[in-house]
Amino acid sequence: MDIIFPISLFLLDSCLNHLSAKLFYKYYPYEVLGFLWLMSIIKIPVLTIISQRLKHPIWIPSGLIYILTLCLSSTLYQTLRLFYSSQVPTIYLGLSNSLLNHIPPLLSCLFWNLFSPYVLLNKTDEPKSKTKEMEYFLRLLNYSRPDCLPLGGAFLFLTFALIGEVFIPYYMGRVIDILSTEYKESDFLMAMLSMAVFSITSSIFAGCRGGLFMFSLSRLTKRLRLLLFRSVVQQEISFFETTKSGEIVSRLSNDTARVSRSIAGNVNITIRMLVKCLGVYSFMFSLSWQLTLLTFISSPITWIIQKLYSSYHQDLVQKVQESIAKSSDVAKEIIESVKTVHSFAAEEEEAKRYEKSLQETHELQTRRDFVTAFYLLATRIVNLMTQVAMLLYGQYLIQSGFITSGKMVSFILYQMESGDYIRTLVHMLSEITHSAGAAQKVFQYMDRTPQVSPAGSLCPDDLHGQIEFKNVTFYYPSRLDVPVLKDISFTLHPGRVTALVGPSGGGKTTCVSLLERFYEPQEGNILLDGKPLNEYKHEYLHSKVALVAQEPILFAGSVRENIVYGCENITEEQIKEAARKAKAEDFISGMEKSYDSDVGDSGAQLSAGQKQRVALARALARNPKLLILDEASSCLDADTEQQIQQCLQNILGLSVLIIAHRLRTVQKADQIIVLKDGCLVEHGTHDELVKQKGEYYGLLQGNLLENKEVN
Ligand SMILES: Nc1ncnc2c1ncn2[C@@H]1O[C@H](COP(=O)(O)OP(=O)(O)OP(=O)(O)O)[C@@H](O)[C@H]1O
Repeated sequence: MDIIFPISLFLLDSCLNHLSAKLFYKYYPYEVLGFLWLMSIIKIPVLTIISQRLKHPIWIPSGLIYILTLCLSSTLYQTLRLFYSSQVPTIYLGLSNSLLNHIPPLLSCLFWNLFSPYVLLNKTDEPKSKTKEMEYFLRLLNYSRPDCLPLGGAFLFLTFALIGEVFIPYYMGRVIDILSTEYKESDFLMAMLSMAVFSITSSIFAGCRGGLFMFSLSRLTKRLRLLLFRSVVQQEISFFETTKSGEIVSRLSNDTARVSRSIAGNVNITIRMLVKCLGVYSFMFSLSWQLTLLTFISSPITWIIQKLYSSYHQDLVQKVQESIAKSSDVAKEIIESVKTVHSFAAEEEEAKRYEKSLQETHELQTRRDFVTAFYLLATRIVNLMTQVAMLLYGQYLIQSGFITSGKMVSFILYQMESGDYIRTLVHMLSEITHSAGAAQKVFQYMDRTPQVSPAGSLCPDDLHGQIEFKNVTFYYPSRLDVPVLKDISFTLHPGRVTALVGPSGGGKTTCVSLLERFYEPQEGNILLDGKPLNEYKHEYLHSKVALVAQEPILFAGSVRENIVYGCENITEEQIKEAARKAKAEDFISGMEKSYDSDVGDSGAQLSAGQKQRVALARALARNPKLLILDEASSCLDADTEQQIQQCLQNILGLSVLIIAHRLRTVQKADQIIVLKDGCLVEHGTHDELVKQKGEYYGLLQGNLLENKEVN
């Protein structure tokens, strides 16, 4: 516009020149002014519409204030010039001013948009991310409320320490001045004493500050970790199937630490640096304003270098951490499955896999170190150049008597510190931005509501334990297109044994998962004594419905700890009774420390059959109404299995749901349910189903049920 306008006005002006010279000569200045105002007023709406309609790079400013400044400032300037100094406005001067007016705002917008932390964080979503950051920050402050006393104390000590620290270089300069001019012992001793007092007191205060900040930081980290952990363990099972465990662990360990640092650590350092900067610069100004102005030249350069470095470096640090976590995951996986690795002679292959992940980390670390080296070089060069310029000019000031050499030394000390402070400040700004990102991740998990309906409050004293599957249809959340159970209905009667059989993948374990409320059916209902499962209290339901899985998970600890797991008020007699029923008593008593013997990591010191028996004792210890045995006796010999079954049948009112592939396990069941491809295809007793010669009979024939004992 500013190019098209001058050309057209130049032509218009040439045409009008003759006329205006004759007719409006005495009004000429006002005529030109009128043109300029007219042009400005036309430009305002045109630029506003264009800036709203057109897509433009982010660094081109488009706000109304910018447009008003751009259009009116030059004309206003010409108007004032005419009234105060009677200088005649010219169209060309007005237009060239208009063009020049673009430069400062454009440069400043370019600068802020490139280096502002908020824009760097999210260029398209600036206002939103700013409010989010503020929200996270306020929320973190809220979590820090229990630590307000140590934090308040830390800030108090911070102030005292700062006051002491900024005085030290000043007194160093004083000492040099006293030594280089006429020596007065009293002055010298006074200066030395002041320096010593400031040094010692500021060190003590700094120590107290650091200690209190660290104390609050570790308490906040602990609080955040616990809150996050509570929220994570309450999530539904499908959350853990779709989220990598490494990611959850990383949020618990790295992100929480980073987030708490943003409050206690970063805020502490930022305030310290800000106050120090103010203190140091005011001392520098009082010593020599000329030298201070000179050092200001290097400040924006230091700022830009630090800004660029921080954003690159932080990203790389993040990537390095992720890569280290990944290679640890690989190592963990290999070590955990070392038996499989040995049995397939895959040691070399696994070493290569680990090497590949290490190489990735190494490359990232090299890149990170290269960026650091480049940054150090750049800052050293800028520092050196500033110091050379300062010393050259300082020498001139000393020789001209504007400043003493002691003051010059103080000034150099302050200047060296100020560079560090600016770099730390910029680093902290980007660190705070990054911790906002970590906070977002932490709060995302913390605020997540589990995708299963919340548990109810029912906990009746008298429970019969009748379970009813009523037209249940179910899809796994990760595979919503394939139904795993299709319109299933059956009943588990109290005190009776039911067996679920069928080909692999038929949906047996899925039925168990629904009974345990790991998932919820999309259609139909599962009722316990006529009430939907979700109406029962969480703890109550899991004490009445106990599960023993095929590969039960035991925790590192003693046998006793594993049996009482999750049950608080359980007596020694109940523990022993449960172990007796599970036929585990003999082998437990034979162990070195009996019930106090360690089972090893995940029960590694026990055999598969022993693990199954401890798991069965754990389930029986809570006195359940429904016991689910999902291939829970697959590792036991026939005799032990027989004895356990006998024992379970003698427990009054206990319903048992058995999933097994062995005929001897299921054939004595009161009812056998055959599931195939998610459908209930048959049910009845062993004899009835054999007579029917249907699916169950087919399973026996096809050896899908180990039918060594079938006649
Ligand atoms: N977590 C899951 N996410 C998605 N699909 C699953 C999940 N678990 C099981 N499935 C699928 O659901 C179907 C039924 O699996 P389920 O484990 O219930 O069968 P099963 O009858 O117990 O088999 P098996 O006798 O081999 O233990 C299978 O096709 C399986 O692939």
